Amino acid sequence: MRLLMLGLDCAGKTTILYKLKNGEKPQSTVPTVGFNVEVVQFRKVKFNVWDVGGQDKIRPLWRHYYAGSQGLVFIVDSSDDKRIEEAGQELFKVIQDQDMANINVLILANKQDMEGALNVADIKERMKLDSIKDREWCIFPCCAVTGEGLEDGLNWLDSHCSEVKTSKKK
Ligand SMILES: Nc1nc2c(ncn2[C@@H]2O[C@H](COP(=O)(O)OP(=O)(O)OP(=O)(O)O)[C@@H](O)[C@H]2O)c(=O)[nH]1
Ligand SMILES: [Mg+2]
Repeated sequence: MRLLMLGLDCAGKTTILYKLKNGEKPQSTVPTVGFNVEVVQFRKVKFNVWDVGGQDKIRPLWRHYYAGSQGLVFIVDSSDDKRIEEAGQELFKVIQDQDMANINVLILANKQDMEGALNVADIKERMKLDSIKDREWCIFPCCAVTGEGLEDGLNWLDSHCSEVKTSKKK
């Protein structure tokens, strides 16, 4: 199953990818210029996870990765109070694209270990997630450093994204 992982720069996408892949937090990550792709085995499912750099200058490249994606994982830095609305706007731009119609979205409220991290209810409200009515979506709190919450997210993707694959019209 092909998953596309997006989010603002520094949200923790690459950290999450390698935590899922190796069970370890990478020693350090550099901002991604371009993308990383890894196969992540979760129970009986193989997820092909595409992690694309989120710096504003390279966000226009995101759309090149839309076609063929079966699920979207949108990572939010819960401690980045100032940019939570910007994260919401970017998410809406992505899901309004024709190529992402009907693609279900998992939002991960990452960096829950940070002091002052926003909780899921606050993020839901500030990103206006309740206005997403044309697809299934879900938000989970997580922490890429400990891995907490990541499994819940994969579980949700497993049960909500394969259906899209079979019912999606070309
Ligand atoms: N405390 C804490 N730090 C985190 C967490 N997840 C990621 N980080 C840190 O946040 C920084 C950015 O993480 P990256 O994974 O490189 O972020 P990214 O979303 O891939 O960023 P771009 O590649 O620029 O789009 C790194 O210093 C990570 O160690 C977390 O859950 N908690
Ligand atoms: Mg990255």
